[in-house]
Amino acid sequence: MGYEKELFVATQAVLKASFLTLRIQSKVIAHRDTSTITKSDKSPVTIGDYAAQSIIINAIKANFPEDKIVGEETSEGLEDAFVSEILNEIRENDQVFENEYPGQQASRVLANEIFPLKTIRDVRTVIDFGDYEGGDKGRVWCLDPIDGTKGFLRGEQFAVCLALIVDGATQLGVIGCPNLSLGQYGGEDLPGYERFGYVFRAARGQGTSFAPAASLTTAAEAHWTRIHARKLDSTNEMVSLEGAERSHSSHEEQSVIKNRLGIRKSLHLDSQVKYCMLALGLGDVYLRLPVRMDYQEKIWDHAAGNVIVEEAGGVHSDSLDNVPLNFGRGRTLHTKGVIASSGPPELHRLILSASGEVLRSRDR
Ligand SMILES: Nc1ncnc2c1ncn2[C@@H]1O[C@H](COP(=O)(O)O)[C@@H](OP(=O)(O)O)[C@H]1O
Ligand SMILES: [Mg+2]
Ligand SMILES: [Mg+2]
Ligand SMILES: [Mg+2]
Repeated sequence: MGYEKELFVATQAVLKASFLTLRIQSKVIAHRDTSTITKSDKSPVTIGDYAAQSIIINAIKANFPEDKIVGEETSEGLEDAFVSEILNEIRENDQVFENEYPGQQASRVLANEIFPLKTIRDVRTVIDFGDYEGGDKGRVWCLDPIDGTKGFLRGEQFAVCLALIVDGATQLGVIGCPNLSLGQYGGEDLPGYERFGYVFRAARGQGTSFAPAASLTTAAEAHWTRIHARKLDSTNEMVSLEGAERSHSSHEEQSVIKNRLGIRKSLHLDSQVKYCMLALGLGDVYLRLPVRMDYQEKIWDHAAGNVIVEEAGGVHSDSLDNVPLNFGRGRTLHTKGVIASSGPPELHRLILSASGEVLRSRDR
């Protein structure tokens, strides 16, 4: 084994952030809430993203003060009034969580005297611990506090994603999927998932597992179920997994690839929930072809999914050259697009030869 403490802290932090984000999602849907900001790249960010980033980074710093963190969000440009709202959400969540799950384990590992989360200043400091530039040296946590923010705002799928990268290679991945039900996608749900979905996790050499989030508030180790990607003999039995947003991947070209491979069934889902579906065997190939060749994928959009897919027996690469993703080159991947599949490597190669050809024909 190994990384027991890291897995425990990461799981409890993701769990609490999952609880918070699902509560905020229901508020957003009910009131069409206005606490959404448009960032300079035109993408949305909500109070939920900042609150989740605060909770998770605080937990990391309270337990592993020397570790570096690459987090998606920054407090730059936020007004004090907004940061105060973030703090209120965190406090309210603490109370509701404690009321619903008295004596749960999470709170004890999420903060300490050196890293409290009590003032506006604490919140800013903690959010901005996520500003590390990344690289291939040492221990770097990689955090996407709400992945699939657009799905989150539509009331659909989103994920809370945390990975540990050591010397440039992903070692741990934990993904909270607070709004996920498997029945909706041809799977069978585990008892107790209704409260706030599932948590998936993987560590190198230890496989991939999942558990209903609510079960982890009591006995952290008791409820994990091992999962595996499907083993198929040909691509035409595969179910494709694609994003819901047409601006994030090239749906038209993905359709061309699916036709070539004989794939007839597709699921469109926001966020790294796609990696979890692949690990569960409810989908077999995640296609993410770049809309524009100059787009650099962010490491926090794929790091946790990388371990979860590979430890479930799947294969993960770029979409152009079939090379492994390199998480040690800064805050972005330097390759083009992403494809994950249930494997084996021969079928992955077949998928990649189709996608490589489609992408290369763009320039002609
Ligand atoms: N032009 C683009 N191409 C690819 N990915 C993009 C993109 N613009 C934004 N994204 C990323 O797509 C992620 C969501 O992926 P998906 O479409 O699979 O749900 C976003 O994560 P956030 O929601 O965390 O910002 C964002 O980082
Ligand atoms: Mg974003
Ligand atoms: Mg993201
Ligand atoms: Mg995000």
